[in-house]
Amino acid sequence: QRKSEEVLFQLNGRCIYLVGMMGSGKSTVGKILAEVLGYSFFDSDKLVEQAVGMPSVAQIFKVHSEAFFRDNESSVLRDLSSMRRLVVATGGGAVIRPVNWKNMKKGLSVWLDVPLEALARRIAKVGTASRPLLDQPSGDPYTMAFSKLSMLAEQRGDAYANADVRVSLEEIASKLGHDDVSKLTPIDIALESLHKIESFVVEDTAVADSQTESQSQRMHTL
Ligand SMILES: Nc1ncnc2c1ncn2[C@@H]1O[C@H](COP(=O)(O)OP(=O)(O)OP(=O)(O)O)[C@@H](O)[C@H]1O
Ligand SMILES: O=C(O)C1=C[C@@H](O)[C@@H](O)[C@H](O)C1
Ligand SMILES: [Mg+2]
Repeated sequence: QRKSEEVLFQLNGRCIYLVGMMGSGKSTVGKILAEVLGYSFFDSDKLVEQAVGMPSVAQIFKVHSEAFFRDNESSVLRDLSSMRRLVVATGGGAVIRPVNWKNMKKGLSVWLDVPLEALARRIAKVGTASRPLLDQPSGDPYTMAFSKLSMLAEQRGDAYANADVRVSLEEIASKLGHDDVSKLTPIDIALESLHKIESFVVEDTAVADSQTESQSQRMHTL
């Protein structure tokens, strides 16, 4: 809470977009960030479900198509980008479209970087029915989730790295002296996110100030 008060001032109402693979904790960490910052929380997958009038992303994929879902996801992100004081958990695949980045760059983006093994463990625990790109009728849930996530990660290359801030669970675990990222709580991750957001915003403001300063010096010379 204390950390969030310092960050809040620097943010000046800018929205926060959480990006990351399925299961990386965008919804879980996003809700904590929204609560401590006094921001509203939105899950873009849920907003797409509402916009389309269907109860699940899985059904949208099945009845329509992935492309239809992606178009609606882009519209939702465009609409959110004109608002302020929001924490948005984006869909795991939102990073593949440049137009989504154009909109997310109006706020501040945070990549939750979680090792694939940890993602597969989390997803195997809750099942894949709500995640159509991972859903598999048979096979060991961990192995199936791991192999599909690896394929997606490879296809997406460094799309997640476009984010302004990277929150690496491996880095936090090593800082806190844990040998495994599964020891980290959502609060540990939210706190590190606030630290990283603060560093980014302070630096960003300093760059903007120095640009304004040199511009006004040039005007003065003219
Ligand atoms: N730090 C954590 N430690 C252990 N489990 C976690 C942690 N954070 C989230 N989880 C669990 O992992 C699962 C995925 O988390 P969450 O739904 O927040 O991810 P997500 O990034 O929003 O996923 P999706 O892109 O599929 O919506 C949930 O069951 C959640 O309870
Ligand atoms: O990584 C992805 O492509 C997806 C992630 C989910 O959040 C949903 O947006 C959907 O299941 C697709
Ligand atoms: Mg989510």
